[in-house]
Amino acid sequence: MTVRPVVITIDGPSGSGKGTVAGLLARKLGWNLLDSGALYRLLAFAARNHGVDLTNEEALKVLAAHLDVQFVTSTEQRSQQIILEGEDVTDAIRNEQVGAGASQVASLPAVRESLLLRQHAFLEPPGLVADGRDMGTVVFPDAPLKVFLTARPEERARRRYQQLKDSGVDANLSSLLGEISKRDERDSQRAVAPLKAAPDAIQLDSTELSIEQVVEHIMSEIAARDLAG
Ligand SMILES: Nc1ncnc2c1ncn2[C@@H]1O[C@H](COP(=O)(O)OP(=O)(O)OP(=O)(O)O)[C@@H](O)[C@H]1O
Ligand SMILES: Nc1ccn([C@H]2C[C@H](O)[C@@H](COP(=O)(O)O)O2)c(=O)n1
Repeated sequence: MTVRPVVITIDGPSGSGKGTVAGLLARKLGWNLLDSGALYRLLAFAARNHGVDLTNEEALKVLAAHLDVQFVTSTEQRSQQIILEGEDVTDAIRNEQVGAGASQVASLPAVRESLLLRQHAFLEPPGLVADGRDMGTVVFPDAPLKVFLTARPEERARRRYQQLKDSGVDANLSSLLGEISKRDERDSQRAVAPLKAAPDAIQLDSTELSIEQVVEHIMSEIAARDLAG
């Protein structure tokens, strides 16, 4: 009998801390990591490189199916490097312009369908921590632990502003708040796999919590369900 590896899903809006928390949990547990947003970002990035219009659903579907991408996790699992067509694009896909493009292509049903198999392939032993918008609702609906992580929009914009400032990038707090709100709106209003909490998800508001407190909270839910073996 084959035992399916365990998956923990973390969904939520932009800047709520999903990626940071998912990475820390995967490292603590020694599990695999799926940053599903990176796949949509990579597609938007590759489309621009190949001159594919972000509204051309058929061409994007084909591009998504053939994306030449590797996620390389270092042995200490401290960071994940993303290689697209042989080029390290780890940082290049992180700006808000690529995020907005990702949100645009993510609203196309054929694109989501095309990326589904790729996401399922991350589910390998000993387990998986998957973050995104539809991990608990569509991609891994049977996950035994689903977290919906939120934070107030002003706090999410402040975090993003700080993150950009720390990496030496000029940013404007009110523009960031506007961009984040626009992306939330598109991600939650689209017809297919919109951003929403699964009915059986735990809702966690991180506005007043540190990253460590969020990780501890989820670790206690994992322990309560005896998911880490
Ligand atoms: N609880 C927290 N308290 C303070 N800062 C936080 C917290 N969680 C995350 N951050 C910081 O907020 C920024 C955004 O976090 P992160 O990239 O993990 O969010 P995200 O939800 O994955 O966003 P996106 O969906 O846009 O990729 C990072 O700089 C991170 O260090
Ligand atoms: N499961 C997912 C993950 C991401 N997206 C879309 C919507 C986001 O705005 C965009 C970028 O994601 P991020 O890297 O900021 O987490 O990709 C989605 O539709 N479904």
